[in-house]
Amino acid sequence: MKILITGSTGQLSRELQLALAGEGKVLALGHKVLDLAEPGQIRQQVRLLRPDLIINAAAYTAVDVAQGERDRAFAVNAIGPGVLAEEAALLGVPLIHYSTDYVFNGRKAEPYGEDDQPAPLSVYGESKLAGEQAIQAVGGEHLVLRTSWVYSTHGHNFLLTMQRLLQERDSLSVVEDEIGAPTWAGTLAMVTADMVRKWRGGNGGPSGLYHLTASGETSWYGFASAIAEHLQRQGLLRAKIEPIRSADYPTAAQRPLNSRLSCARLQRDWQVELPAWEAALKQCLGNSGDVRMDRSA
Ligand SMILES: NC(=O)C1=CN([C@@H]2O[C@H](COP(=O)(O)OP(=O)(O)OC[C@H]3O[C@@H](n4cnc5c(N)ncnc54)[C@H](OP(=O)(O)O)[C@@H]3O)[C@@H](O)[C@H]2O)C=CC1
Ligand SMILES: Cc1cn([C@H]2C[C@H](O)[C@@H](COP(=O)(O)OP(=O)(O)O[C@H]3O[C@@H](C)C(=O)[C@@H](O)[C@H]3O)O2)c(=O)[nH]c1=O
Ligand SMILES: [Mg+2]
Repeated sequence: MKILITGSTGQLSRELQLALAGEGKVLALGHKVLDLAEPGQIRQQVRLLRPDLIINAAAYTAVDVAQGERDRAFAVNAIGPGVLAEEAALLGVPLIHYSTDYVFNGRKAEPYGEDDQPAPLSVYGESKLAGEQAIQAVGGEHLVLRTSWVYSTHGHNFLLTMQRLLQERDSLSVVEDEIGAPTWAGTLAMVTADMVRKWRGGNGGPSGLYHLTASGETSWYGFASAIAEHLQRQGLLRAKIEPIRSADYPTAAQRPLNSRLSCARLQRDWQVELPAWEAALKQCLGNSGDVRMDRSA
C-alpha cells in the first residue's frame, strides 16, 4: 500500500511516518513539494503518485497569527483539503483529515459530541471548520478526526514551551479556566494506524466525522503542573506556577473555555483504545531520550 502524508516535519506527520512504516510505502511530502495553498500542486502530486490512501497531517496551526492572516489560513486549512478530497475521490481512495476542538465556542457544559453545532471563536477554528465541510461536500470516503491540545517532543507545542519557560523563569502564570484533553501526537498516529489496519482488513467502522483525543480532562494549568512534576523529578524545575483566568491572559485569538470532546462514537464504531492523558504524557516523555522505544506493543 502506498500512503501519501502531507507535511513532513509537523508533530503529527512525524509520528504517522513512524506508526505507518510497517503498512507499506509511506511518502511524506513537506510544504515545499506539496503546498496546500497551491491547488495545482496538490492535483499534480496526487496524480503523479497515485497513492492508495491520503492522510492530511498538514495545516496552518498558528492560532493567534491566523487572526491577521485569514486568507492564508483558509487557503491551507479549507480550500487545500477540499482539493485533496476531490483528488482522493477521483482516484477512489480514502482521505484521513484532522480537525480541532477550536471549531466549538466552548459554552456547552458537557463534552462536545460530533452532532453538536460548531461555532468557532477564532479564524483558525473557522478555517478548520470550513475544511471539514469542504471534505464532506465532496462526498468521497473519508475520516475527519477532531482532536485537541496536540503535543510531542518536536515542533511548536505547549509541552515544549512549558519545559523551556519552567526552567528559565522564576514564576509562570497559566490559565486554569480552559479545560480539555492534551493529546500526544503519538497517540493520534497509533490510533490512526490501527484504524487504517481495520479499514484494510474489512473490519473498520463507517466513514465520517469522529472525535479522537486522549481520555480524561484537565486545564492548561493542570497540564503545565504535570510537565512541572516531570521536570522536578529531573531536578530541572525552577519556576513556580500560578493559576490564572484566561481573561487575565490576553491573546489575539479567543479560545473555548470547554474544549472537551466526547470520543464515544469512535470507541463504539472503531473499537479503539484511548489512553488517559497522564499515561500518554509519561509515554511521550519516556520517549524523549536518544533511544526511541518500540511503541508497537
Ligand atoms: N497542534 C495542535 O494543538 C492541534 C492540531 N490539530 C490538527 O492536527 C493536525 C496536525 O497538526 P500538527 O501536527 O500539530 O501541526 P504542526 O504545526 O506541528 O505542523 C504543521 C504541518 O503542516 C505543514 N504545512 C504548513 N503549511 C503548509 C502548506 N501551506 N502546505 C503544505 N503543508 C503545510 C508543515 O509542513 P512541513 O513539514 O513541510 O513544515 C507541517 O508538517 C492539523 O490538522 C491541526 O489543525 C488539531 C487539534 C490540536
Ligand atoms: C505560553 C502560555 C500559554 N498560556 C495559555 C494561552 C492559551 O489559553 C493556552 C494554550 O496556549 P497555546 O498558545 O500554547 O496553545 P494553542 O495554540 O491555543 O493550542 C491550540 O492549537 C491549535 C492548533 C489547536 O487545534 C488546539 O487544539 C490547541 O492545541 O495556554 C498561559 O496561560 N501561560 C503561558 O505561559
Ligand atoms: Mg499555538
